[in-house]
Amino acid sequence: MKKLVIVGCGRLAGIVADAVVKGLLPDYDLVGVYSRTASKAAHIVHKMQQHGKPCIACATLEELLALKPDYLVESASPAAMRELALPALRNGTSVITLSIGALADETFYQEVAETAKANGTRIYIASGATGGFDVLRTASLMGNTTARFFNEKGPNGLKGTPVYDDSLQTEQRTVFSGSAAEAIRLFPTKVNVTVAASRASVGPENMQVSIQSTPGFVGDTQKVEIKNDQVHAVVDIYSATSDIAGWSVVSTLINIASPIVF
Ligand SMILES: NC(=O)C1=CN([C@@H]2O[C@H](COP(=O)(O)OP(=O)(O)OC[C@H]3O[C@@H](n4cnc5c(N)ncnc54)[C@H](O)[C@@H]3O)[C@@H](O)[C@H]2O)C=CC1
Ligand SMILES: O=C([O-])CC(=O)C(=O)O
Repeated sequence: MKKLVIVGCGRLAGIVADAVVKGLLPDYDLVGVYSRTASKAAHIVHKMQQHGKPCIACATLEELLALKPDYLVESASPAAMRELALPALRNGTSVITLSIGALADETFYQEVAETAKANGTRIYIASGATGGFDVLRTASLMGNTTARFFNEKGPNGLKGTPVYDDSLQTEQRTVFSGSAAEAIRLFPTKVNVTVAASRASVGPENMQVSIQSTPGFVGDTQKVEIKNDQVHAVVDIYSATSDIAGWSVVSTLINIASPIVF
């Protein structure tokens, strides 16, 4: 059995814990969880215990890593990913991350890659609320590639960000246009998808991103478009909630343990 832990015990972590309970991840024991909000970690532990599965809530990241997990699911934030990636990789723990925005920084990205290689560990970029990383990478390898990313949200999904104002409740507007690197700086927890798709293709500086706010729109549309001399591919995903991102972690974990890999 592989030892699994989770950092960041919110909505998406709950989907992963539920998958363990439902028996969808038979190759893993969820041995520990850690969250900034201790009550959320306790909630997952309680659920596991109710199903006869031992799991502990850790008070610190160090305590969690001392469990010597094989895999760590990061479902906290890009800031948390920045804090935990190197210590986890050096601990022999591979990381499945949803907060791919942390990997927009080229220096950090290289440091993560070198540390993983030196320690025989890996970072797995979950497809999250987007996908098609196989075709994005394949098309990029063919050369002469351009890629762009279109995200549509309702105005409430932009509350608390610098672009929000009440006029968005009644007016459709493009609220951002720029690179994925710029997008994640402005919306640190909302456009991890753009950095993920860029890392699979043209990189965060070259992925052109636009974000449109549409009154009354519920959920998110994430549309990646890649072109080279021969290929034109569009990965267009609408999702009513962000649950698809939690399920993408479950899918990645199944892949890691599977003899047949997608
Ligand atoms: N790649 C993708 O498509 C998507 C990625 N995300 C990423 O996943 C993260 C989690 O999403 P949700 O579960 O919806 O959020 P959430 O807000 O429901 O849960 C996040 C949890 O992480 C904890 N946390 C935050 N910072 C922490 C830290 N430094 N150390 C330990 N715990 C910490 C919080 O207390 C909270 O319990 C988001 O912040 C975002 O970065 C979210 C949606 C889609
Ligand atoms: O579910 C979404 O809208 C995607 C998201 O939050 C992200 O990429 O960080």
